[in-house]
Amino acid sequence: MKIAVVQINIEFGQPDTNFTKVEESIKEAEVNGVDVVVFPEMWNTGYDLKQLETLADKNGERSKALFARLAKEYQVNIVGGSVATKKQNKFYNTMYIANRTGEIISEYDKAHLFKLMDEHLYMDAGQKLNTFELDGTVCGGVICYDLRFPEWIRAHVLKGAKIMFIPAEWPSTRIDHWQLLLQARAIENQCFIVAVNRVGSDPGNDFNGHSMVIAPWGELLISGQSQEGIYYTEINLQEVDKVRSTIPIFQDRRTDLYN
Ligand SMILES: O=C(O)CCC(=O)C(=O)O
Repeated sequence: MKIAVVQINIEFGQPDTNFTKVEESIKEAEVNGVDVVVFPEMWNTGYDLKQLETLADKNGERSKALFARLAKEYQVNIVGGSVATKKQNKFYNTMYIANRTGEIISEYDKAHLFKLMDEHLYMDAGQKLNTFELDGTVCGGVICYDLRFPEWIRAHVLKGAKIMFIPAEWPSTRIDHWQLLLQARAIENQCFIVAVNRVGSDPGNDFNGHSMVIAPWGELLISGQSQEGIYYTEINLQEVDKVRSTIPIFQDRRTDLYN
């Protein structure tokens, strides 16, 4: 499975500019024969939370239409990072997944809201897991701060996820946490992690990318890039079963002691 990690700068509060950039990225990834294109968190608006009333995507219609059209046209799977949405008078940080036929197969609202950036004052939290199938492989998707909750990632893996997608706007001041937590999540869950962070800055934070693709044994397939760009790698899904049979943690879990 060939993966394109789209590590872009996001223009604060400028959805039109960001929509154009995302469309161009999908076209470029398709030219390179990619199976799955992955975007960062809140790419339509950035963390412009005070302007959500005017900027948030109403019912995600614009984002869903873009993903559906491009996925079908280029026959590529899209893990749409996340976008700010407004649904029934509430705001959410929402991930959409489109498969190659242009069908929106999953919709996930970020479950853990990040108080340090006031997210909980403006947005509502999601209430459900996010698993879906891409080309026959069960995958899961969570967003940014969700990464700090190992039990949340584990819940997706216990539902069969072999790849976890994690889009983010993770500030450079804590990029060491990002790298360590991602690598730990890959090793402890014996799954692939595909994590996409933005670059650039907004009024409150600087972001230095360091998007990562990590194999189930912990090897870094993409890491350390701080420039804007699309980064490519290929993953071999058989590695998941190989690692799980070498060290059978899912057989050895003490479910009589914990869940
Ligand atoms: O947990 C962190 O340090 C960063 C989280 C974050 O920036 C977010 O959830 O948007």
